Amino acid sequence: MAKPVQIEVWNPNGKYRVVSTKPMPGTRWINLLIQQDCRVEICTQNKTILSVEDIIALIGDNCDGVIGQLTEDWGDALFSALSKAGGKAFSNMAVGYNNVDVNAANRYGVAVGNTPGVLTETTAELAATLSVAAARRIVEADEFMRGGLYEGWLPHLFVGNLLKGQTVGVIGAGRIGSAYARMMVEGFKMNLIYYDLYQATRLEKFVTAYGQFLKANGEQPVTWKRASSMDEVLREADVISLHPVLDKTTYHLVNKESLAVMKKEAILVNCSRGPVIDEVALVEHLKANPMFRVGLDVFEDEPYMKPGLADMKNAIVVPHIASASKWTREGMATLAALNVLGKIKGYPIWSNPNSVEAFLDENSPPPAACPSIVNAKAIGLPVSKL
Ligand SMILES: NC(=O)C1=CN([C@@H]2O[C@H](COP(=O)(O)OP(=O)(O)OC[C@H]3O[C@@H](n4cnc5c(N)ncnc54)[C@H](O)[C@@H]3O)[C@@H](O)[C@H]2O)C=CC1
Ligand SMILES: O=C(O)C(=O)CO
Repeated sequence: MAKPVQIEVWNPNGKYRVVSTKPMPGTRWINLLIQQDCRVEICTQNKTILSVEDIIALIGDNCDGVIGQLTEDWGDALFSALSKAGGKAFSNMAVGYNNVDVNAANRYGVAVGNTPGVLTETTAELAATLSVAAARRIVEADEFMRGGLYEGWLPHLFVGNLLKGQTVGVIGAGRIGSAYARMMVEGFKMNLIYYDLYQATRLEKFVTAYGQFLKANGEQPVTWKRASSMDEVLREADVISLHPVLDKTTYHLVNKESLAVMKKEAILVNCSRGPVIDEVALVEHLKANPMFRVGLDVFEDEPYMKPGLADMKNAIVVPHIASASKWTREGMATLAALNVLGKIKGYPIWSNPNSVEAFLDENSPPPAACPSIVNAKAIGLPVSKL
């Protein structure tokens, strides 16, 4: 028998019971659910990662939909419990859904939502921040100051890398990878090399146009290249940022062999998912190559780091905060709630999940559609004509 879990209840007489496994930022998401006759139950248990058992207890016997988190293991056990409770809607409050077994959801006819678009720029900004912080050794220098070690300006003190004119490499040039590439190209006048399964046409056009602009103004133009393999990016780039989805094809994409291909003074940034890098191999590489630097937002076994990583001066580590801006986190909560609400109300699916602005406008009611359901086709949900 699962233990009871602490909850906070909004609109107790609402017709539809929607559970959120965590308190989420903002109130718009709660208000939108209440306005549409939902009773909202928010888990307030003081436990960062809920177990499958905790979530089964939250779902109970009667539940229309759940908003969950990327730390939770949404597989057969949870979709079966949700389906038994009458639920047909689940949404991650995240764009990545590698924690969700979508095939299991399909078996139970449960819609699986995610939150694309609203976190693109915020996440890219953190990747850019880590890139610059690693290039200019910001964390080491900050520790040095606070440690009372600064005795005056010196020619060799914390010398780092100049980004201008160097090459930025992007692995996975989707929404976030492309936004990051634009920031690095436009902000620091870096040349771009990228690897993706698909051509990033808009990104290529942007770099071409910016290169022409620079040339017309008497400056060195920036260039772009679509690599035919990931290794080509690793060999040529000075700063490499990882932005693919995590799946079987990207697990340990960066490993001992691929690290060996990279320049000795390269910078590697990961704001995608931890297991994209073989973290044990990375620690060994950092030890053997003190001029190689990394900026990591995600880790292979979150919340843990592999032994030795925390001791490395050439590593900057932050706790999975890439999407953590107020506007973005409130928007993620809104999109996740609207995914669940939309399925409960029988709304169709928004036709372009890359363009979700209409759902985020605080001054007008959201469209009668689910913003982003990843298994819409598999479970036969119609597409909105709005
Ligand atoms: N650290 C954080 O807080 C955050 C992490 N993320 C992660 O970033 C990922 C990407 O998000 P978006 O850009 O919105 O997704 P997206 O779907 O727009 O982009 C992913 C790109 O990866 C490419 N890709 C897939 N397999 C590949 C492979 N084997 N090699 C090279 N490229 C490959 C795809 O073709 C696609 O262009 C999410 O799935 C999530 O895991 C997203 C937001 C915040
Ligand atoms: O959205 C995601 O995939 C995250 O990792 C958190 O923003």
